[in-house]
Amino acid sequence: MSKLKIAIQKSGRLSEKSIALLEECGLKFPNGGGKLITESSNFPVEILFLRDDDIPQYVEQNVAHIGIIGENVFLESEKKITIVEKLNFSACRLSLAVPKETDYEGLTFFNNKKVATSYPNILGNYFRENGINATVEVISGSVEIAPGIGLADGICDIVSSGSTLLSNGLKEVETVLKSQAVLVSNQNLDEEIQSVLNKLLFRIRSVQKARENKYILLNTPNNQLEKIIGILPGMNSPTILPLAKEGWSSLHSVISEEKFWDIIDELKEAGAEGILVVPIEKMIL
Ligand SMILES: Nc1ncnc2c1ncn2[C@@H]1O[C@H](COP(=O)(O)OP(=O)(O)OP(=O)(O)O)[C@@H](O)[C@H]1O
Ligand SMILES: O=P(O)(O)OC[C@H]1O[C@H](OP(=O)(O)OP(=O)(O)O)[C@H](O)[C@@H]1O
Ligand SMILES: [Mg+2]
Repeated sequence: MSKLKIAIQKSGRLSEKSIALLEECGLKFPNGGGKLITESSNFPVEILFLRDDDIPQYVEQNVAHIGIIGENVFLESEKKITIVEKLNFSACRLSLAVPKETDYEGLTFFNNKKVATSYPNILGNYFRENGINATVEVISGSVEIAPGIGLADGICDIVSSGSTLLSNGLKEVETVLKSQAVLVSNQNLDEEIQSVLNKLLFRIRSVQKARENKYILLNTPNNQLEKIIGILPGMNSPTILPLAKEGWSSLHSVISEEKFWDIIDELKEAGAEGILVVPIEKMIL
């Protein structure tokens, strides 16, 4: 069987979570020891460990069939590759920032200014679409230092917690792009490789679904059953089992974790007891 070649970041913000995702999909592979290419012992894949910026190019050239990168790198690369799945990790944004004492009143501030970034394509397009005439100064890292050393009037870089901006005396003024990790694919995969990718995608979606949902168990007096079912959102047919305790039942269902935290107080008020929320390992739909 042909092997699907997957490129992931060698070391950096995406590495650990990319490896964790593949492992949660059941793929076993040696990891570590500085090897830059490895293969799985139980699934037809080869894993290539690369610099993230190089991944779009390799995927376009079919050297790797698929890869995991940030949407920011996908867009900046302008390569002919396709996002096949958003992966819900490494959320961040690409933002414009200026020295915190700047009197900033809107995007026109950047007219005739110099902005340092590692994302000249994304930023160039953004300025063009917004009719701003600024000079883009390309630097490959430590962008936040640029205004402080007189290299630029502002920067455009990745922001997550905002602490790097803060510790460099900058303030965020515009969001240019919201990003997360994505799975990208070559646009002309041969049939056999595409079918391995489909199998992997099925597993990735099962892992993602499981991460979003939790299995909930609770005990309720029978006279409150209907009310509790009404509180639990989107619950079609919960499992209801009688408890040894007269007049009580145990109710089991699957619920999105996010919604659970919104309704926990309501559930308790309605008489639910012994509430257990359990992680789901895989969810096959
Ligand atoms: N602070 C952050 N929080 C969340 N996600 C981030 C953060 N910084 C970067 N990312 C995301 O992770 C990706 C990789 O970031 P990282 O800083 O490891 O890249 P890099 O330094 O370019 O790595 P490489 O050495 O592989 O070129 C970014 O392209 C972005 O999508
Ligand atoms: O808003 P924050 O939470 O502070 O995160 C933002 C910082 O994180 C990234 O750099 P990273 O720490 O990955 O270092 P790098 O520049 O060496 O890639 C990014 O380039 C920013 O500098
Ligand atoms: Mg990089």
